Amino acid sequence: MPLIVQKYGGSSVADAERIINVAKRIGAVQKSGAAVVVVVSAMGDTTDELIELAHTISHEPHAREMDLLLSTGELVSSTLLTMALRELGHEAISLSGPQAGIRTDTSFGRARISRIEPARVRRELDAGRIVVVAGFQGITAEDDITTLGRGGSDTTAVAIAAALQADRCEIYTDVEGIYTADPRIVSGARKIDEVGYEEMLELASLGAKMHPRSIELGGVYRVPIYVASSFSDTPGTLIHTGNQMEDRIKVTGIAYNANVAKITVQSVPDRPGLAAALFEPLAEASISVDTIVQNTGGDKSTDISFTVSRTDLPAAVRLVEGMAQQLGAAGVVSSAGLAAVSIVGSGMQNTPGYASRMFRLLANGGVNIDMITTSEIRISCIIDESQGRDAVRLLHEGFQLDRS
Ligand SMILES: Nc1ncnc2c1ncn2[C@@H]1O[C@H](COP(=O)(O)OP(=O)(O)O)[C@@H](O)[C@H]1O
Ligand SMILES: N[C@@H](CC(=O)OP(=O)(O)O)C(=O)O
Repeated sequence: MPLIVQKYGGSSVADAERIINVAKRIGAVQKSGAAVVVVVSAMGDTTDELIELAHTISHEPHAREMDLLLSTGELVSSTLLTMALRELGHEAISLSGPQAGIRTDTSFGRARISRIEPARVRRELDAGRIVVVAGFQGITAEDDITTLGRGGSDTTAVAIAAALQADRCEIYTDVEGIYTADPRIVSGARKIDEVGYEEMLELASLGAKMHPRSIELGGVYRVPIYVASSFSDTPGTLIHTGNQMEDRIKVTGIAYNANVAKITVQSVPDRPGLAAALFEPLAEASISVDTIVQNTGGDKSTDISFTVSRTDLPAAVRLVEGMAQQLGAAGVVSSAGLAAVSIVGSGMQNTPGYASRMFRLLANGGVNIDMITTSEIRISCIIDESQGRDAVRLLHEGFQLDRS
């Protein structure tokens, strides 16, 4: 019997009507002869609302309490969906992340799954039940509830699919798959039929709305991931290791992330160990640093600029200010209103000209580039957020992604 793991995002279970719609879809899959595990996110904007509520009570909510609070969102949706399934006559049971055996490390707010003990899920499947698992959450060795970071239910789903050796993992959302750019920004964005893990990991890491760790796990455990709409039956996007790059000679997609902040440590005396001293405290605080630019002037001092997510900015500035003083820097400045716009495509590998074309397109659009980073299959520019959406549109048009 095939085993399918399905994940429904917050938009797909935003209200009772949608929950019932999702229950009908799941029931149909089981009727077709498959065993089904469902992973569900919190209803609509529940997680945002809980975060907001916590901040009205506490200036800096305690990390452990915050995770326990946020985990309630997925408990609400998973239990309601299970009730809807039962109402339709299906045998179904909901399990919290811990009940489903999802063990994590202790990084509250961005925990990583360390292992999955799927015995309970297997037992319920063997009993013929549909198993509904609360996404986005797990439990540490000390029995504390953790959450996996925003969008983390994708990772719950792929990790469970890997642990159960499921035939595939289906991610249902409010768009019909992965597009050449966010369809909310670019009206002419096209759906991509299939994409490799590597390209998708870049797209996701740079803002294309899937939890990057889910793609990483999918690649490592070779779980085919199918992204489609929960509102229609239109074919979606398959993320896998196929031979889909065969005749792709261009950019696959444009990614956009408006949650970018920049920190510059000014005029630090240049000596070995400087970057290590600066970035180690950030790593210890689990703050991930993206674009890094170091530029040494003639006077043996250097400026180091780097980006972090806007949400991490206050904590990062605090850590960096302490360290900058010790290192003898002239000062630390930061700005929050930035965005990253990236072109991604394995077709760019070993093909010169993409970077210059991207810079020309941005220049023609009057967009100033603050920082640039590249990998083999992507080029990212940090720009002012006020020009971000226009930049996405002009790159999408300039690289002719609206044409197949
Ligand atoms: N390249 C892309 N392809 C498809 N959707 C994208 C892309 N980039 C950004 N998105 C956005 O991601 C949204 C889906 O993510 P999200 O709102 O988190 O859904 P869910 O509630 O299902 O988890 C879409 O509505 C779309 O606007
Ligand atoms: N509810 C969590 C986890 C999640 O994955 O949500 P969604 O699938 O709706 O992006 C969040 O909002 O981050």
